[in-house]
Amino acid sequence: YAESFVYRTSRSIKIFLFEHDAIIRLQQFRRSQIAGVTLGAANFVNFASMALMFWYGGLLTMRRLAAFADCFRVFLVFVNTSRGIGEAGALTPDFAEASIAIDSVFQILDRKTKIDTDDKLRDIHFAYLTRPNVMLFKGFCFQIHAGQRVAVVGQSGSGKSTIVGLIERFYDPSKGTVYIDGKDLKKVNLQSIRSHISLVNQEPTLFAMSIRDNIVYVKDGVTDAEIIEAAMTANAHNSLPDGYSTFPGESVLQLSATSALDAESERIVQAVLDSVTLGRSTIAVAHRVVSFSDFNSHHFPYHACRLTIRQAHLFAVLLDGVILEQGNHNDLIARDPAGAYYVLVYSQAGPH
Ligand SMILES: Nc1ncnc2c1ncn2[C@@H]1O[C@H](COP(=O)(O)OP(=O)(O)OP(=O)(O)O)[C@@H](O)[C@H]1O
Repeated sequence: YAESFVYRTSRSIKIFLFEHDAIIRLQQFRRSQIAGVTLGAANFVNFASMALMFWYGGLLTMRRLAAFADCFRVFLVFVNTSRGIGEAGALTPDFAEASIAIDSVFQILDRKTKIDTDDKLRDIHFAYLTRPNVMLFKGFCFQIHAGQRVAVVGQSGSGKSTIVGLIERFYDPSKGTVYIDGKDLKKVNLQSIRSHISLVNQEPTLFAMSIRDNIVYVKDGVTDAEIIEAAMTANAHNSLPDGYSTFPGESVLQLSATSALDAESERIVQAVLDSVTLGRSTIAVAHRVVSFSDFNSHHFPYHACRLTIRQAHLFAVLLDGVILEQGNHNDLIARDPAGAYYVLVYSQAGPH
C-alpha cells in the first residue's frame, strides 16, 4: 500500500521536495516487510518443528521404540539449536541497516575535507578611535597563503604596522573581516590565536629582569631545556656575559635591535629569522622605503629592511589606504616603471 501510495503521489512529493524523504521511507518500509516475513518464517519453523517433535517423540515412547529420557535429550538439543537459528534470523533487520550505514561511513572516510589555512584581510576599513575622521584603510583585500612570506611595503605612516595590529587583534577593523587560518578572528579565542603568532619587533622589548625571567615570562611552566632551546634558536646562548642571569642593559638591547646591526650580527639575525619562519606564514613590514633603492646591494643602508623582506614570496604596496599593487619582486618591477612598487624601490628620497 505504501509503495503504491508513493507512486501515486510522486508528483506532489517532487513538488514539495519530499523526494529524498519519500525514498528513505520506502526503503524503511521494504526493510520492515523483509524483517517481518523473515521473523515470521523463523518462528513458524521453530514452533512447527517443536510440534512435530512432540508428536513423533510421543509416538515413539508410546510404542516403546524410544526411552522418554532419549526423547527429552533430543528435545533439549533441538530447542537450543532452533533458538540460535531464531536469534540469528531476528538480526536480519540489523544486517540490512548495517549495510546501509556502512555506505555512509565509507562516504565520510572518503570525503576530502578542504581545510582553509590561509590568512585573509577582506574589505578592511579602519580608523583609529583617537582620529575617527582619518580613514587609514579604505577597503582593501589581502591574502597570505599558508607558509608564504609576505612583505608589506609603503611610505612611512601608510599603515603597515597597523595591519600587524589588526592581525594580532589589537584593534578591530571598522568594516571588513580578518581571517586567520580561514577563521573569522572575532570568533576565535584571542589567547589561543595570539599563542600561535610571534611578533618580532624592530625595537624589542625586554623586561627589567634577567634573560632567564624574560624567556620564562612568555609561557607558564617552561623547563630549563626549553629556555636553552629558545636562547639557542635566538643565537643568544653563547653571547650572554653572565649566562641566563644576565640583566638586559643597553648593550643587550643594542645587539638585538635589527636596525643597528653590523654585517656579522645581521647574518646571525637573518639566519635566526630564516629558521623560525620556515614553513610559517610570515608578514614582514619594511619600515623604510628609501632603502629599496639599494635592494640587492651589500651597502644597503637600512639593515632591517633587507633582513625582513628578503626572499618574500609576495610584496604588497600600501598606499592611500589600499593595497595598490601586489606580486613578486620581479613581476612588480617589470610591470610598470611608473608603478608604486617600482617608484618605492628606486626612489632616492631621503630616509623617512
Ligand atoms: N594608536 C594610534 N592612534 C592614532 N593614530 C595612530 C596610532 N598608531 C599609529 N597611528 C597613525 O596611523 C598611521 C599609520 O601608522 P603605522 O604605524 O601603521 O604606519 P607605518 O606604515 O607602519 O609607518 P612607519 O613605516 O613609519 O612605521 C600614522 O599616521 C600614525 O601616526
